Amino acid sequence: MDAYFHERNSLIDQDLALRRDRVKVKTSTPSELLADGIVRGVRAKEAYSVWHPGGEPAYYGDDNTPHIFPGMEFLTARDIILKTKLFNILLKMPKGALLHAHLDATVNARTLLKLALGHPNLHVRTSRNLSFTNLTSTIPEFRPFVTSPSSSFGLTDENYAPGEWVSIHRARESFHERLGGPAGFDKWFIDSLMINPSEAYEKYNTTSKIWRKFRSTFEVSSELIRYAPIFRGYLHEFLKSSVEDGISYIEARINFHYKFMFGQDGLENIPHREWLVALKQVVEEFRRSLKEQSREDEFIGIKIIYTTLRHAPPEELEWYIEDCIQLKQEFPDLIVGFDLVGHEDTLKPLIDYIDPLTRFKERQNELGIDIPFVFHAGETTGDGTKADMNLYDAILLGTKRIGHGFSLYKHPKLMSICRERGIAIEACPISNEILRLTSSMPMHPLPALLNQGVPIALCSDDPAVFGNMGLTFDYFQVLVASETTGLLTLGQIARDSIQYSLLQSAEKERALELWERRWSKFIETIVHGHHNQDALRN
Ligand SMILES: O=c1[nH]cnc2c1ncn2[C@@H]1O[C@H](CO)[C@@H](O)[C@H]1O
Repeated sequence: MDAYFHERNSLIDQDLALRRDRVKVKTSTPSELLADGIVRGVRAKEAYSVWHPGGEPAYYGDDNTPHIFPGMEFLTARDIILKTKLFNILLKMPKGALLHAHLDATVNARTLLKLALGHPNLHVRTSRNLSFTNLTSTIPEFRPFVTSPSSSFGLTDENYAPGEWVSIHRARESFHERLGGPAGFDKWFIDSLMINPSEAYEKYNTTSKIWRKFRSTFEVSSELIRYAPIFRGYLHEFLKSSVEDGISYIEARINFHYKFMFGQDGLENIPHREWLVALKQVVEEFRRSLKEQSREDEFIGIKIIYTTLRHAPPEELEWYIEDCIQLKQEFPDLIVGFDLVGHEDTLKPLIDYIDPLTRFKERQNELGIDIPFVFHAGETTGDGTKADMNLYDAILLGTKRIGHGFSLYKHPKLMSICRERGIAIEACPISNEILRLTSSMPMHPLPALLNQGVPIALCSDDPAVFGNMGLTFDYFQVLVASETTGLLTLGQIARDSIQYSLLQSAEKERALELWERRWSKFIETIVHGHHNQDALRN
């Protein structure tokens, strides 16, 4: 038997040898190994006490809740997750960098509502008068006006003429009691910005169906955020909530598809450069407030990946490329990448843009600037489809990282290229599940990538839409869905998020150093917390 076990261990070792957390495990401190063991213990216990279908329903009293298991559908599991010990441990983990998030979906919808209500110039309209039957299928449109063109009727009034603007306060206060009054307005507002479980898992339970609802959330949010006074407050909230979750550095994708933002005067005339000026100011204020609390080491900064939509005709892309170059020249430290976004299964593949993208590289060489590609690719269940083939083009075009790379695990050669060239995957597990690429975490291909040694950064993608604010939820879902993955794996993923960021080397070194310090402290709290509990029990 000894010989058998020897052979077994050796086979396991060989199979898992490529994993990036393996290397680290060999140099782990005793505290790290202990903390990893403690966390595995908590996971095993809660797999039974919280999730086991035959176990005592510790946190849910409803036997009809579908599919109770660790890594189950996030939107149904969210309330259960919040109460677990495991989640509360992870809340305190230093997360490193958030490398994949679309700015217009990063602030909690209720907070955005508060921001919106703070600006009485904001007006709202709908394409029909709201009623009980059409409420969920009608989305609000927003626009600021200095002189109110206000309709004399509210949105739910039978005399409301569709398309007329109503000030946001009036719309809220006059919201018909039958539709819930002002609280009903708030709910309608928030519902228009989020995907709920019945939408994801029943009404729109396929990728193409849920993308319809997903797209409509951006129609609403982009109008609110494209109002300069809201934009500032919004950015502040994004930074604040990220740092609270233990994220110390962000590379956000800003969608520059719209050429102008609305100003305080209600005119749509604020160009992209002023968006970045505002961003810089908000960041400075935020840094100052952290410094006052002696917390400046918790925040390295935020940089921007320039994005536009992948439906523009290739000629139109030229405008955005020139715009991106100009912004890079004016804000060299802020603009760190370029990407094309939108539903890959239905919009244009990268190959359609091969001309402008190649010229973009040439222009950068001529000008002596560097704006790396950080492409979305392979966010699909397809194999050999246009969206899947984006992986080949992203790599050939020299992408620094891959956004999603959901279908990458089907391509052995591409995986080894990613491993060897250090092309990290920005994995967005909760996003993938809600957008129906996978029905649950145990079916997500992430373990295949980890086992192949592909560098991974976990990302939240569109947390305001999915409700996975911060990174704790994504870390949680990954941790409960694989026995191989442990706390040390999560640590390696967090470390890699900084390693594969687009920070310059000195900045990166400092970020890594600060992270390691916080990580050691985090490990000590787990170990001590555990000792204390033992002491209490004895
Ligand atoms: O997961 C995603 N894949 C591709 N595009 C996305 C994803 N999430 C958001 N967007 C796109 O980004 C824009 C907002 O900045 C939206 O147009 C949305 O479609």
